[in-house]
Amino acid sequence: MKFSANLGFLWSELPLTDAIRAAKVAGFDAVECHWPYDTPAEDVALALTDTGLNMLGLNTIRGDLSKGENGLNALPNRMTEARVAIDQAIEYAHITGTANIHAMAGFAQGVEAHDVFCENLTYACAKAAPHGIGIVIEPLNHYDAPGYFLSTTSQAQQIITEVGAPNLKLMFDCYHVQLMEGDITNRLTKLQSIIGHIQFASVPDRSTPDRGELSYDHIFAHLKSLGYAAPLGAEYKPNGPTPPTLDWLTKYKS
Ligand SMILES: O=C(O)C(=O)[C@@H](O)CO
Ligand SMILES: [Mg+2]
Repeated sequence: MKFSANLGFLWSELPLTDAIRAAKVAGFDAVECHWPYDTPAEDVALALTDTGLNMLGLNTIRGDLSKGENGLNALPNRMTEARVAIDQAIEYAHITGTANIHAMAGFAQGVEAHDVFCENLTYACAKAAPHGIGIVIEPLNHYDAPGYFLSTTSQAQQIITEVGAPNLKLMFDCYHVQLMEGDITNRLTKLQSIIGHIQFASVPDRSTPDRGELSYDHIFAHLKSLGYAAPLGAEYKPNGPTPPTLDWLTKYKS
């Protein structure tokens, strides 16, 4: 199995460039991040070249943090800001060779939000495609993100079909999917053609994959049987330094 360190959570106390180097030393095959924009893209590109790691994903900005915003792309009347954020993410991804941009939907509900999200995704996909960059959308659970527009894989599937862009895919985060819908094994099988990236953490405490109500022995073996070979994103909260939490990595890499 191959694994990607999500540097939004792992080594999050380090500058992003140091975190990339730490992930390499620990044995990860790739990295991904949340919001890298405070670090110059050229510095991140250099750390990636030095380590030989690829950046698999980054997020569009959340918006006004003082108001608790969590993405702009499904917010009616915020299209101009949403598109500036998409352009910013594409430029950063282009410089760093990042594979996918997670277009964050935000807190919104209803038909208008759906339509705005689809329009912004159409824009993002068209602008990202010439650079070979993918756009992913990720259902978030209602415990951590109550009121978030995108909350289930079935809703994501409908949006992906409606937008109809070849570079629009699903970010399947096993942690969120288990909390909202369950049936992880069957969902991975059914949705494999639209999956752009997979993330994991224990459920319900979002910790290492060797605990909680999901068996990652089973899930990783199932992904292998499906022929899924891309790195899986370790997006769990280490609650302290990351290295002492990596027994699971040693186990699955050996
Ligand atoms: O929360 C998650 O899960 C993510 O993958 C983030 O990128 C979105 O906040
Ligand atoms: Mg996730």
